[in-house]
Amino acid sequence: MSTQLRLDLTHAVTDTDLQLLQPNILEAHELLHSGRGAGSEFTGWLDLPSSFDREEFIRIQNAAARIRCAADVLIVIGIGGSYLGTRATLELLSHSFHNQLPRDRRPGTAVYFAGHQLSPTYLNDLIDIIGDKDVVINVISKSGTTTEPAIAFRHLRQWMEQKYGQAEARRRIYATTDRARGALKQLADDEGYETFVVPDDIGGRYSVLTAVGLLPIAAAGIDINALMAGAADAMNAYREPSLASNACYRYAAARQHLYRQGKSIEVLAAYEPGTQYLVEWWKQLYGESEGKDNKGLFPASLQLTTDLHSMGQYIQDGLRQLFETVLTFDRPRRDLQIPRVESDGDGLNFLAGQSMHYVNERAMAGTLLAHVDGGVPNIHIALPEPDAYNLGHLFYFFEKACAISGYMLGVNPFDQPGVESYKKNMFALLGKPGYEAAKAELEKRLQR
Ligand SMILES: O=P(O)(O)OC[C@H]1O[C@](O)(CO)[C@@H](O)[C@@H]1O
Repeated sequence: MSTQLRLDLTHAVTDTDLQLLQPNILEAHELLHSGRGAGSEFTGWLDLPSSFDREEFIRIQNAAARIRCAADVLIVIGIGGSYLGTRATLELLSHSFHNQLPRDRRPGTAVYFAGHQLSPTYLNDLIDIIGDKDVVINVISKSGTTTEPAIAFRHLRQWMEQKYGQAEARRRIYATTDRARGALKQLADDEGYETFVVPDDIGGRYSVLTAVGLLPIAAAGIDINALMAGAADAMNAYREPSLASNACYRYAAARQHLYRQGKSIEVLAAYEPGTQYLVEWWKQLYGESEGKDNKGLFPASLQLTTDLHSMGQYIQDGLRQLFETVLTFDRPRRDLQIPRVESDGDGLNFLAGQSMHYVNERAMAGTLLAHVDGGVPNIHIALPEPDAYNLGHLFYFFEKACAISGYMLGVNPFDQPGVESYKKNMFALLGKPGYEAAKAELEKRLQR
């Protein structure tokens, strides 16, 4: 298969303006590929599509096959990069109602998520849903100490042990975590869970193509060979630092150009509801990578045409601090023809016989131009169809563009020091030993 991602910058930046950024691109490329850039110890994702551990890949496929046999439901416990790539893939590539389909009409296990917030209501409701089902858990945490998944896992592990007994529960729990260190690795070794690795040199938000994403994605019945093949083709397609030939770098450069023009928000807009979590994955990738040192585009999103009826007014007419990146697919996973009706009360018979995809595409084209006319520059990324190969390609495209963008911005695209602040305050307010002074100080501020 060959690369068919198309990037259109007609409504974002002129060729002349883009070319002015070629020296910055060269510099960012050199930082990334030489390993001399900030955070270079976390660039294992760069050649992952060719260097990934084949033995573990086979173990993933075998475990996924066992999960598909043994379980009606797989619960993926994780937060941020430990769940968003999986959810993005399942929502884009699976039937919109995958979990509700009868077992013989879906290619893999139903998948539910936990540990991505602290809601007791959600966890209680999830336990209601899985009550009479056969369940397998994949707990995913690189650090092993993230509060949200750790609390969910405490509950669900207890639930599994009550339902199956300790020995069978152990066989039904898979842990994806650090190769050698951390609380989850320790627990998995003590309990004898089968473990998979989050490589040392890959941060959470770049980890979808490791066991973090691959195990649950394969368990849901999605072709992970195709996903990796798409990523490998992207890796080969985006090697050269020339803006003329490298669409991934052109995207990074266009974003940087718009940022320098004063834009502060990039809105990723897509016209298929299955992209909702792909966009969430993208938001973590760009938000955690670029939003630091008081810099960075704010990554926002729109689900269209849905949000045209809620956010459309602002995008068209509000403060002009944003630009839009539109993601489309030439063909939908499924299409439908518009029926003719006798009465034609809604006046839509002129569309009878047209495909719904055609209407969606025309809505996209019209919206794009309206937004451009309203002062919102537009970047358009198009892919042939939502399948595993194209998604693997897109994951890699966004990851590499993000790293290059971060270096162009002058930040370390691979750390996330800002995330610690909320954790410190939360632990202090919860009374974690060692946080006594901070607790008193914070409580005084809350009483004011
Ligand atoms: O896999 P872990 O260590 O639980 O981390 C989950 C997420 O938390 C963060 O470390 C910070 O929020 C993210 O970067 C990461 O994706």
